[in-house]
Amino acid sequence: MKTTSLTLITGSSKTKETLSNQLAQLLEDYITIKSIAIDDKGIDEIKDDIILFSSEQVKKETEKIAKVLGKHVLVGKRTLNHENVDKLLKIIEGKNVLVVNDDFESTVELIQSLYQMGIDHLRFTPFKMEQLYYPDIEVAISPGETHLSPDYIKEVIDIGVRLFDIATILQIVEYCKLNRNIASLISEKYIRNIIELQRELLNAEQQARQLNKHIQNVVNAVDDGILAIDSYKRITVFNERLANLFKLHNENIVGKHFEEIISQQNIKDFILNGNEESKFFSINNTDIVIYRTFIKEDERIVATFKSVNRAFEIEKTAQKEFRKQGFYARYDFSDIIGNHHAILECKRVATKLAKAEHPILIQGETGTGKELFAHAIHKQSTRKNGPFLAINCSAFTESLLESELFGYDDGTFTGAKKGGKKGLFEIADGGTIFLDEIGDISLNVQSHLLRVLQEQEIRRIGGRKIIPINVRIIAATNKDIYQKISEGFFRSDLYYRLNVLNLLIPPLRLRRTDIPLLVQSFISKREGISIEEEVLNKLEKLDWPGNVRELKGVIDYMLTVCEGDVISLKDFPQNSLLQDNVDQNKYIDEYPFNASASVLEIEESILILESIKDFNDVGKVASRDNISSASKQKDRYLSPQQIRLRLKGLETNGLITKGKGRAGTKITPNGIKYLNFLKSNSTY
Ligand SMILES: Nc1ncnc2c1ncn2[C@@H]1O[C@H](COP(=O)(O)OP(=O)(O)OP(=O)(O)O)[C@@H](O)[C@H]1O
Repeated sequence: MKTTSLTLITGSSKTKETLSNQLAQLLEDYITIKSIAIDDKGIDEIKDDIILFSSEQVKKETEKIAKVLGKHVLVGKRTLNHENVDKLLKIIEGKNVLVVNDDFESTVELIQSLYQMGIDHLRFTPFKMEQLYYPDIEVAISPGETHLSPDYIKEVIDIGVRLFDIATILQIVEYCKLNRNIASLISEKYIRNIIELQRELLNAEQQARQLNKHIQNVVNAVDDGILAIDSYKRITVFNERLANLFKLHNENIVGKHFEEIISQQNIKDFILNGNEESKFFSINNTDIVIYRTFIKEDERIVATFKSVNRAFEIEKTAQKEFRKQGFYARYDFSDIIGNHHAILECKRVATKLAKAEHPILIQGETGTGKELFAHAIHKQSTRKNGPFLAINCSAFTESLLESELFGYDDGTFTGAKKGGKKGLFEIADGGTIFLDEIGDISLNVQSHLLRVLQEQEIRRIGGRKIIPINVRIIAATNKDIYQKISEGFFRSDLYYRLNVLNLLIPPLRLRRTDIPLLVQSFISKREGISIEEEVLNKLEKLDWPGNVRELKGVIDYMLTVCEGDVISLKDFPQNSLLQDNVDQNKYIDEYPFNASASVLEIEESILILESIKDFNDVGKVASRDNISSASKQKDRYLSPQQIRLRLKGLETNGLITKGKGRAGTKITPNGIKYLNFLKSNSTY
């Protein structure tokens, strides 16, 4: 028979539910338990044998509104629910953690009990209602009050309502004057849960220790030195190879402070704060390359120490392999001949683009050197030691191109190679892939390619496995992609993804001053040969629709047919396409756009120049509004704002002049020449 009755008083009903459950589980057979939450309803008097408050704060609040009449009144001591300890153990060591509870005192109490339980691998900051922002804190924990956590905190972990501790439970047992056997039964029940948890933790620790040992063995078997340090600069990995290099005994190094073990200042600086990926050092007379990686997720630094000879060997083997298969870049920027400011500008921009990791779209007419630029960009990039693969997309049928790019799995089609085949994206891993004539790929391959750009992963044709890839894409086209988009043949989303960085290579006829230089370089391959001035003059005047490739072809032809050491007019090919077909009205040798000008920019400029010319011809004012209305009629609407931007560029390049009021904007003779030229040119 139950002779004692207890009333539990809590703040919220959630706490009431959890704590009354705990009490019921342990004491229900011996005492009557009632519970009240002060949030729930108005109370004016509480009378019972035992009155148990969930916290000091709740006691104070209750005493303000009600008479508390109990034989025994006590405030329970609370502790973290053991079942939730593992949630805390999963947070990585050293992390700043906000501890959120409904009042400051209980927050501090919670932090104390966390420390008492041995959870000391985290840095706890107590939450204050009035403080809105906590710098450097991304994780919050809360005993059931997660809604109070500031909104910007990414991860909020509920560690559950705290339970009464064993001392509180034993105090109640004493008030009830239960016999000793019952008292020990209750405390046994209480600690059984803890023991179970301890067992689990012990198992987990044992497994972790075994895994650690295994990892240590693996790390020791590696031929390079390996070092890892945590955010406190404590060493977490230090393999035997590294110990040999520093002439140290491997035991007891793990756990020590990094600076205690490594004394060489330049190595310390590089590992802790270096910007480069790798650097050379000399350690005890051995030349070493240190590769450094920062692992953001667990704020660790990992460094590998390779002997210089080995590093070179590995690089050489990889390069040799790529070379054997033709997967390497053959040209660098010094192979791109030209002194014209437009080509120098292209080289300057391309050198900058090389350093970024984004895709690049190179546009320009056929034979202008787009592939040459792609090679040079790869060689100048951080991927220079990785493979470089070039593929001409227009040379394949749709299905063949797909299988070339993405590979296929065993049994995908009859005649497929056994074991499947790697696609070029897989082979190019860690390097660059150059997709020439991208404007010609089908919509189906376009959507496949878009996925690669978005997800950085591929799936072989007929395969299920997702294969992550790390490849930079450089695409090129000599087609008007914008036109293709408007006709629905090219996806605009793919265009924007590819065109993050763009390069526009000017045609040869817009940089004629480079022709003698190119000719010199092409003939220099044959020793002692020269070219007559007249031939050079003629070459300089041609329009070169096939650009440098065509020029190179003509020189190769002349070198073959020429008798003696001087190339003369009689060696000139009798090809009708190569006659002096230069229309002086269209002749233009200045290129008014820079290398990063998009085809869109050029197209808009043509449209604007054309409208200005039309207005000038009929004596109408070429105002921004008029040009804008004209663009609408041509189905290519440009706002007055867009027009203002383009007019500025056209004026700077001397293609228009701007006058005030009725004088309006006028196209200059150069502007007319330029307009004629661009209109007759297929790419634009
Ligand atoms: N600036 C240059 N200096 C030296 N050689 C050049 C230059 N530009 C182009 N070439 C040569 O012209 C030929 C064509 O160049 P490339 O293949 O890079 O042109 P492309 O723009 O990619 O052509 P396509 O659009 O037809 O694929 C190659 O033999 C290349 O070496």
